[in-house]
Amino acid sequence: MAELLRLDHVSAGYGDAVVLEDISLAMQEGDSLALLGRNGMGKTTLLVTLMGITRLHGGSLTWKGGDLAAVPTHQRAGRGLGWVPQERYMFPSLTVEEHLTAVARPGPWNVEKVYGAFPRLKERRRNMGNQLSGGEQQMLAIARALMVNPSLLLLDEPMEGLAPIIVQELTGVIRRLVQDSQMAVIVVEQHAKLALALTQQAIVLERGQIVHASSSQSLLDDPQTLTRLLTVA
Ligand SMILES: Nc1ncnc2c1ncn2[C@@H]1O[C@H](COP(=O)(O)OP(=O)(O)OP(=O)(O)O)[C@@H](O)[C@H]1O
Repeated sequence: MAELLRLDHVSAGYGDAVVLEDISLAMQEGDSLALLGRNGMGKTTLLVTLMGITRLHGGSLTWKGGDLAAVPTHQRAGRGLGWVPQERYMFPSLTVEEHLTAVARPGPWNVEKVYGAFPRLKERRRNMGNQLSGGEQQMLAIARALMVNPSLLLLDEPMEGLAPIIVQELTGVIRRLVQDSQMAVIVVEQHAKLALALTQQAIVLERGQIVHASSSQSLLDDPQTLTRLLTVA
């Protein structure tokens, strides 16, 4: 598999404030990564840095062999970065189907395939964005990101605030997405064990730095380290 993404000694933040420090990581096509850490440690900042929303203070980001920092934010989805933000951002005046068709780009994911993955969205296809439950909104946020046919899907706390039955349903869908060897996935998740069970690799951030990197399985098998890194003191 070819290298998709590489970060070399990246420092980034908001204005003059540096949040991420000296982040280095690489992903191949089809890889899956759990991005873990306690609240406020920089997980979202890392995702939005990939989307070009932060200020880069140092280091370099390479995407498909080119300089990612040179790609304007509004072109990054078109280059293959699919972002599912924590806030979901539904449009109250668009139907479910309009949310999907508005961003469609050519590739294996189309409206029918997305409805296959999320049958509930097919049932709701004429509903407006503000007529959906939290779980349906999250499904639509993921479905919308898939419609751009990304090479890398960024999921920011996809299970947050959802009922256990919906978490179970979404976990199944995300597992199938991760197993799709074409698309790489980064999952930010407070439910560390859930994210580790879904992914191959894991990193843990603490105060904007990587303090642990390993296979997801080895972190799952090491509950002491997991507790030390993720439990709030
Ligand atoms: N727009 C912003 N402007 C300035 N500082 C910010 C902004 N967004 C986040 N921060 C700061 O950056 C740091 C990292 O926040 P970030 O949201 O990346 O953490 P996180 O690990 O995703 O946490 P959470 O799990 O709570 O979402 C925090 O100190 C936060 O206050």
